[in-house]
Amino acid sequence: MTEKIAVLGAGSWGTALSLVLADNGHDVFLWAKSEERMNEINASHKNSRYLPDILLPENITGTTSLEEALSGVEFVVLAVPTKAIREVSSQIVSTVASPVTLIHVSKGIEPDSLLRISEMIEQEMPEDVLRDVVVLSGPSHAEEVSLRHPTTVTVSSKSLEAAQKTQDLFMNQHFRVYTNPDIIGVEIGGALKNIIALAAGISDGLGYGDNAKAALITRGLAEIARLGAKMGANPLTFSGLAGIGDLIVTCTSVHSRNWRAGNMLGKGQKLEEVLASMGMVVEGVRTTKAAHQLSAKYDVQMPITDALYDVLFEQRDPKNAVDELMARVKKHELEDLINVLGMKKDELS
Ligand SMILES: NC(=O)C1=CN([C@@H]2O[C@H](COP(=O)(O)OP(=O)(O)OC[C@H]3O[C@@H](n4cnc5c(N)ncnc54)[C@H](OP(=O)(O)O)[C@@H]3O)[C@@H](O)[C@H]2O)C=CC1
Ligand SMILES: O=C(CO)COP(=O)(O)O
Repeated sequence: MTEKIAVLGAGSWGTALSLVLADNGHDVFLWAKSEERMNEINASHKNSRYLPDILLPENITGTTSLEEALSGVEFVVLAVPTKAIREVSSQIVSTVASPVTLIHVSKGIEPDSLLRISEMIEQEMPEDVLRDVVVLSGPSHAEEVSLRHPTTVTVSSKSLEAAQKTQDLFMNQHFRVYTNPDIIGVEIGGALKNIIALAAGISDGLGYGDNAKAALITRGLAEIARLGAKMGANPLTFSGLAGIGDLIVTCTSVHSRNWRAGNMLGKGQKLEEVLASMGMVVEGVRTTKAAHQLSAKYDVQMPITDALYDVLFEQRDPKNAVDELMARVKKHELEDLINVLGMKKDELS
C-alpha cells in the first residue's frame, strides 16, 4: 500500500531517502528550510546543492510548510543533523494532529546529556504524539543511494511492528532493509563510526597507508563495541551493517564528509576552516565530544577517541597523537574485549 510520507530535512540524506520512497510509489513531501530549495525541487525536480545531477521522481513535492508536510501522515522521516533533532521534534509536536511513527536517520550522540537520538526524540515528543521511534542506519552514502546503486541498511525500534513496517516502506531492488531489535547498538554503531572515519581521514591526510587504516577500523570497532556493550547493546550488532558495515564505508569512501574533514585536518588545515568549507554536516566532531564523555562515564578505554578529542579540541598535533597511540603499553589483542565477548580472563592466555 502506498502512503503519503513526510521527510523533514532536504539535505543529501533526506533527499536520497525521498527518492527511495518515491520509487516505491509513496507520495513524499520533502520539507526544506529554504524557499529556493523547495522551488527547485518542484520546478526542476532537482536538489543541486546536495545531490547535483540527480533527477528526482515527480511524486516528491517540496514544501517549506510543516503543516502541509505533516497533514494526514502516519510516518515521518527525520533527516536533520543531530544538533537540530530537538528543535524539529518540538516543531512536530506543535503541528501534528494525530500520533506519528518517527523514523530517524541521523547519526550522532548529544554531548553533555549523552543521549542517543531516539532518546532525545522521546524526551521532546509526548506519547500522545509519538507512536513509535525507528532508527534507520547502515553503510549508505546518499550519493550512491540516489544513483540506485545496491545498498543495505538496518532498521531498529522497540516495536517490531514499526520496524517491519519501515522495512516494507523502504525496501526495493536497490535498497535492501534488514531489521535488528538492538536499538542501542544500531544507534551507537552509526554515531561512533564517524569518529573513526575522522581518524582514518587524518591518517590518510598524514600520508599513512592501508595498514594504518585497517588498524583504525579494527581497533576502532573494538572500542565502539566495548562502550556499546557497557551501554546495553548486543555486541553482535557491531559485526553487522550498523557496525563494521558503516565503519568500512565511512572510513574508505571519498563520499564521507567525516573522512574528508579528517583528511583536510591531516594535511594541516584548522578545524574551523575545514568545517566552514564543507557546507554539510560533519557529525563526528560533536560526537567525539560526547564519546569522550561517555568513555569517562562508563569507565571504558577509548584510545582512538581520546586521541581524536585532543586533536580536535586541544590543538594536539595529529602526527604526535598517532605516535602516542603506537607507543601505548603492550597488551593482548582481546584483553579489553573479554567483557564484550562474555569470556573469563584466563580463557585469553
Ligand atoms: N549524507 C549521507 O550520505 C548520510 C547522512 N546520514 C545522517 O543524516 C543526517 C543528516 O545528514 P545530511 O542530510 O547528510 O546532512 P546535510 O548537511 O546534507 O543536510 C542537512 C539538512 O538539514 C537541514 N537542517 C539543518 N538544521 C535544520 C533545522 N534546524 N530545521 C530544519 N532543517 C534543518 C539543512 O537545511 P539547509 O539546507 O537549509 O541548511 C539541510 O537540508 C546526519 O545525522 C548524517 O549523519 C546518514 C546516512 C547517510
Ligand atoms: O553515514 C554515512 C554513510 O553510511 C555518511 O557518512 P558521512 O556523514 O561521513 O558522509
